[in-house]
Amino acid sequence: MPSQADPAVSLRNVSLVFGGGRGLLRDPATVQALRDVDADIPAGQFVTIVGPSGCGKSTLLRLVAGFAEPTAGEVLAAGAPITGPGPDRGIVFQQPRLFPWLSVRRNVEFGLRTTRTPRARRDRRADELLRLVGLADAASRRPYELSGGMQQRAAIARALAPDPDILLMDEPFAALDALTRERLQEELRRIWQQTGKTVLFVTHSVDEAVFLGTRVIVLSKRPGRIVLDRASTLPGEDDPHAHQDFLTLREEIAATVREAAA
Ligand SMILES: Nc1ncnc2c1ncn2[C@@H]1O[C@H](COP(=O)(O)OP(=O)(O)OP(=O)(O)O)[C@@H](O)[C@H]1O
Repeated sequence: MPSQADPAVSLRNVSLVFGGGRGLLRDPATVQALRDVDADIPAGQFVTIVGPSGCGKSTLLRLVAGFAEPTAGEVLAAGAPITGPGPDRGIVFQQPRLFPWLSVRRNVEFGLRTTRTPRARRDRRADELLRLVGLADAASRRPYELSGGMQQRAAIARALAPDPDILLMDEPFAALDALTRERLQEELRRIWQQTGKTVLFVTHSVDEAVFLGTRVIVLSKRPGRIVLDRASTLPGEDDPHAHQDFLTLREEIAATVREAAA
């Protein structure tokens, strides 16, 4: 039975082998994506996950999303085994994946249509979230009328619509230009502070991982396992980028990722 004391997410000795099969059906072309990943993530943490390309970062998020099952070990949300996707977990991908024929408001409230929420309440919720992500003026526009950064804001609002406890983000800012990316990083930090969600955020950027995370996890090259799991408590300044603690931590994480990739 889940309780308040349970971590938002528990990864218990999680391993995943693609194309495993059993006995005579065993596929020779197996890929071990993850090995013995073990971590508890308390509610409200902002965890960033970095590591070499192909080390299993997206696979780890897919397990928590409920899109895949571990070959060994357990993945739990609030103490209960994850058996599939659920409204307690919202997802933001690298591409916004908005429905082009729907307005921004309709895209955001789409996730609530399967619930029994009345239309007026769904609209109110969508507008509230569009305000939160700074898109109040774009509610009636179509996705193709928005910049890439605005589309990604809409995708964040859509993921938040069912009020999930956990937000899973797979390189959500990787396709954006540098200035938009910085702006959205700051906005995401503010949104996280305002909503108190548990966030798991995959990125290739060490800078982004250290700036956003209250905890940074580094995975080794494939099969991914945790080689560093570090609190990232930066001074509560508006821009910690120039602060010595930020620079020291960024260098430590970058060195670990370089070693992990070797
Ligand atoms: N459905 C699948 N079937 C077989 N192999 C897969 C599948 N999904 C992922 N893989 C393999 O598992 C490994 C981990 O992939 P994953 O996408 O999780 O890595 P990643 O760290 O997110 O990569 P990147 O940083 O390049 O996005 C890779 O070798 C990939 O080719």
